[in-house]
Amino acid sequence: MSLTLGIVGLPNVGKSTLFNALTRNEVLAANYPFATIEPNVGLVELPDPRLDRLAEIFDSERVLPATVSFVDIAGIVKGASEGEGMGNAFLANIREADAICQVVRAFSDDNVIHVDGKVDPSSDIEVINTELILADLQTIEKALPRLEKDGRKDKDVAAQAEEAKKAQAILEDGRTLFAAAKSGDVDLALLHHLHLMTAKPFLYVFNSDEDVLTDDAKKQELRELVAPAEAVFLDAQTETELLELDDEDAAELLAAVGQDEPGLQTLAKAGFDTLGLQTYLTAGPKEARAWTIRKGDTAPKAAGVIHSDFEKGFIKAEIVAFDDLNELGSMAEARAHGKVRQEGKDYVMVDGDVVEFKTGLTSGAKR
Ligand SMILES: Nc1ncnc2c1ncn2[C@@H]1O[C@H](COP(=O)(O)OP(=O)(O)OP(=O)(O)O)[C@@H](O)[C@H]1O
Ligand SMILES: [Mg+2]
Repeated sequence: MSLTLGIVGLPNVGKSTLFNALTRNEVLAANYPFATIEPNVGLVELPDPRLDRLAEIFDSERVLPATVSFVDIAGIVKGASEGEGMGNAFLANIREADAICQVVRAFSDDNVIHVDGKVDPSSDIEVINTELILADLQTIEKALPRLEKDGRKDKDVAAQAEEAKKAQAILEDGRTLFAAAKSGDVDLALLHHLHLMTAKPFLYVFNSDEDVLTDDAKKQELRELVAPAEAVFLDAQTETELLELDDEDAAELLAAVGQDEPGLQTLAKAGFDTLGLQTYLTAGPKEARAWTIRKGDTAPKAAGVIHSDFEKGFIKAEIVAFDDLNELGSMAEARAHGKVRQEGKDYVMVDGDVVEFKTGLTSGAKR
């Protein structure tokens, strides 16, 4: 599943620094046989310690985690929706992204110029959001006359027109549709056809320095500023340095800036979640592997991620929860304790499911 987060933000806030750290990771992740990667896409592994345990239980030769991809998008400046800076070109790129990852400068370093003269996350976020909101307003204004006209003959279109007007009022109020939908003020399903940018899921990365990373009150304040969107705090420059170090030195450097895991890993998890994705696990002598599906996917859909024939030929899924398998230590023990379940085509996948599919076409997904 190739869903991507588009990285946006003001110029000179550390997008490239973050992105370079992300793409450096791509080299590490190069053992992905099916990952055809565009040059401007950064792949980050989704850390999952459960895979190492599965590899131990099944004596797997290798471990294949899921990945999250980020696309670098040009910096946005005030007036971008009117054609300033990269202007409308960036809008097309953002439209293609499945979620928006906004990088916000929270580090203070007088040597690094801020386009608006001072470090002020709240005002920076407002600049970016305003441009996205203005672009969405343009889209709605263009679409409304047609929606209203067609709505006179078609009840479904009339509902879309009604929702578009609601969205217009929300945007004019300076709110994003993503935030409004979270509080139940607008139904995004009825707006889907308009490809609005502020309707995409948002994630905020505060590019911080040590002072911010170790200041819980400050972080809480920034978190509240962007809620209900998720916030990730990292130091993009430190992240780049981490990639050069061995585990021990890396842990030491992280601890020095008050972090307990690399920011790129935190970002990968938050990005995955923001995209509405989850994983399920398979394991065998060849590999222990995490497969990416959407939250809410059924068992046949999940099987289809391994091979489209598995979805068509789906018969059943044999599933054991990772926690049970972990505790009991082997499939045989899990079976003996009645922990291995047979699930049918309506089963909705749960995070941590360890799965073997039975299909009518081939003998399933044991790898
Ligand atoms: N956490 C940080 N602490 C200190 N300096 C940083 C940090 N992150 C990035 N920088 C510095 O900020 C400057 C701008 O970073 P970068 O080029 O990544 O920004 P950008 O958002 O990609 O800018 P542009 O939109 O112009 O491409 C660089 O000199 C970089 O080293
Ligand atoms: Mg850059």
